[in-house]
Amino acid sequence: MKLLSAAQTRALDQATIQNQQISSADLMERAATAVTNWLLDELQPAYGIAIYVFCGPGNNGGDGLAVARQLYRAGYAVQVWLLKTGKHSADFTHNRQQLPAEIPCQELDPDKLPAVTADAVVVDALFGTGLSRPLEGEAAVVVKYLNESGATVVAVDLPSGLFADAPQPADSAVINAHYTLSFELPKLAFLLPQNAKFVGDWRRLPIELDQEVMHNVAVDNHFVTADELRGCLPKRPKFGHKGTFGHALLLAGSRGKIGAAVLASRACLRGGVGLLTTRVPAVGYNIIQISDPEAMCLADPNPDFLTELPDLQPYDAIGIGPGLGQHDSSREVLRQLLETTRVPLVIDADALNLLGANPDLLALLPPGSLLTPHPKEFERLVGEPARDDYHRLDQLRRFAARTRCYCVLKGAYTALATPDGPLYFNSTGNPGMATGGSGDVLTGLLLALRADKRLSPLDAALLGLHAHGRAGDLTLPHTGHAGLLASDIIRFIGPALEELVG
Ligand SMILES: NC(=O)C1=CN([C@@H]2O[C@H](COP(=O)(O)OP(=O)(O)OC[C@H]3O[C@@H](n4cnc5c(N)ncnc54)[C@H](O)[C@@H]3O)[C@@H](O)[C@H]2O)[C@@H](O)CC1
Ligand SMILES: Nc1ncnc2c1ncn2[C@@H]1O[C@H](COP(=O)(O)OP(=O)(O)O)[C@@H](O)[C@H]1O
Ligand SMILES: [K+]
Repeated sequence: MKLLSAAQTRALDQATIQNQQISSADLMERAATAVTNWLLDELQPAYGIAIYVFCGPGNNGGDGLAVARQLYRAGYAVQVWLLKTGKHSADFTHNRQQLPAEIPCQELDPDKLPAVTADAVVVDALFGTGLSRPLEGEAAVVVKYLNESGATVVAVDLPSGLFADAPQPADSAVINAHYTLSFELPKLAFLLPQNAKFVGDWRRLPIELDQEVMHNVAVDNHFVTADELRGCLPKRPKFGHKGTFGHALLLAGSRGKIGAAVLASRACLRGGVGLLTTRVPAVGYNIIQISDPEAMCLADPNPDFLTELPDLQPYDAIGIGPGLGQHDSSREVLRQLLETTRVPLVIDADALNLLGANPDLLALLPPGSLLTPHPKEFERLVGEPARDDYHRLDQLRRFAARTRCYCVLKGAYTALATPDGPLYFNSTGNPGMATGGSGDVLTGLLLALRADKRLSPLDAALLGLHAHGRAGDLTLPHTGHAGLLASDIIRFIGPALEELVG
């Protein structure tokens, strides 16, 4: 699913109006109907509850006016409040004229705002994608007032004051919505941690925008849905054998962190790899043999950390990093690996920290490698803290372009940057996965998919990120959020992958 800029959204609206031979007021009515239906079907406010619709001067306000009319017709006690300032759009004026006279409709006076109580529902239709600068004056006063009211706030299209795809000053006024109802597609702003308190729970309301134009528009950002990935994992052929699915090598673990190697190994096995060899320091040999009997184990001569690279000849993909530690000799193992490997790499955790601390190693990174940092590891990798989430995405995009690698930025809506530009945001996963070891599980799963020669690097990464989050979601009925362990995610990798098989 594409994430459109505000300008592309406007163009898509225009194309829809033209191609479907409807008026802009018809499209607005469609949008308003989608909002009203959501309110009635999902929010289900009790009859008699006060519903306040706050409208700005543009088409977002026009949506609000149409929603107010529809809610009134459905029997709700609605009142409409209008911003005093701003030039009214044509569709605002149209819907202002259509507003039944029985609905109280007044201009807002910042010195005498309506008494919005905590049990009320507020429909925020002040500003949407037409926002051209941060809110100030009257609009900012109203937004701050609504944020303090305690009412349930439902934002139409976008929380007012929030830019759809660009940062705003830290102290600017933005609606804190409980729900944001976005037309047709989500917006990039919804996927960034810094906007969580503005956006609340977001929903996508389809309004039948022109599919062909949407299909052809080129974008920088994608939101990857299950529908798009279903069928992308090739079925295992009837006469497939373990050689068909690749032999992976995992370099992981140090004293006290052999668990990371255990988790990554098991996730790799559950990810469908044909064969797995796990290389750990000698202290880990028995542990791996007992906990992951399906893996072959190669012990390093050093008891505590990795010091030697094994012969790489047998392997189709190599993973390095979980629990590795940052000893000088492990750094040299990483260096040798980067210098000699000819197969795809998955690089995580301490291997990333070593890359960050040693720019000479970074220069050796083979194109096509897959890196899986969380935000702190990413900061070490690029050597510069990000100003905000948008800047971090810029850094991510530039890093992938410069190194010709695939780089993940982990978190809710994990982003994947590709060498050729676009970012892909993952749609699965939950906060229960914010627990030690879930990153190790991701590394193992990605390693399995990179060892499968039938998959492109992009598909392997997208499928792995999706299945990892989906496996985490599948654990929830059994574990809840707090009780979710990384090993629970591993249990559900199989079912999560099965959903994606063609
Ligand atoms: N036909 C369409 O184009 C559709 C548009 N829709 C709605 O239209 C919205 C976009 O409408 P508009 O483009 O009219 O934009 P908005 O309604 O978001 O706001 C534009 C108006 O606000 C003013 N403005 C912008 N920033 C301001 C600021 N900081 N302080 C004060 N005034 C400010 C502008 O000068 C303009 O008058 C969408 O978010 C969506 O809600 C929906 O009805 C779906 C169909
Ligand atoms: N709030 C969240 N929502 C969805 N996924 C999450 C959330 N928090 C963490 N995750 C996922 O869990 C994993 C955590 O990885 P990482 O931070 O490396 O953990 P560790 O180093 O403990 O293994 C990542 O894949 C991340 O995307
Ligand atoms: K809004």
